[in-house]
Amino acid sequence: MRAGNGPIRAAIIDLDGTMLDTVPDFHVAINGMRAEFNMGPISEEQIKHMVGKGSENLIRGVLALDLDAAGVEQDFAAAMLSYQRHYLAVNGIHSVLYPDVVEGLDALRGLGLRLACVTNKPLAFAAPLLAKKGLAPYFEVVYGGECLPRKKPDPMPLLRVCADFGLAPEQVVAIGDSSNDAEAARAAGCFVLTVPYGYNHGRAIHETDSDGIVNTLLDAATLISSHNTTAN
Ligand SMILES: O=C(O)COP(=O)(O)O
Ligand SMILES: [Mg+2]
Repeated sequence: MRAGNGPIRAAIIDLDGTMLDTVPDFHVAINGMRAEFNMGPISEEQIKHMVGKGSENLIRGVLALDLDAAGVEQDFAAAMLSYQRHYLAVNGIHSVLYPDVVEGLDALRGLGLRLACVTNKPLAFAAPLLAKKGLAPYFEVVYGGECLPRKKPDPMPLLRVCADFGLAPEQVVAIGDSSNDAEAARAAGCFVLTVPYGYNHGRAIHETDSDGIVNTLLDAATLISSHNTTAN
């Protein structure tokens, strides 16, 4: 990790593809919605490449597999309502924690870091999901995709967390699975670490500019710990 002006005091952690593999929930909800619109089921692999830029983008992409641009706009509002109903019914049932997420959050907290979750997922999905998986108590603040006027890759939600915590961006690290997280962090002036196991729009994470690739959140904590030792 590159040298900073001092120790890292907070971590902003992404949700889908970083803490939880949520594609199995998306899969059930999206195919439930598609069935209502007389569209055939699609695969988890197809969905994986469309997750990351929020629900609206996801549903537009899913409809565009079968419809032209005008058709997408015509069905969008009803499809969104159907999808939301299906997603809320399934939220957290099929999704699973990635390895060493809880251990990593414990380790980050053990380093004295303040923790925030910033996701492009709507808060109405993210909050019950974090609670169901036992992750909610780790986070002082959670921002969903609709909580602020602009979402990742815009730096706005990350800068809001920095302001909430009274920290400068160079005292904060963002940890995520996609170029959205990395671009938002770079634009905010935060450090960024990426995990290689999530959903990066079908691209290798190595193509994304970051301060390091970590195999787990526990590895992220180890790296931050050594950074802070040399920065003190
Ligand atoms: O729901 C999405 O589009 C992705 O959400 P994320 O920001 O937690 O990866
Ligand atoms: Mg993600």
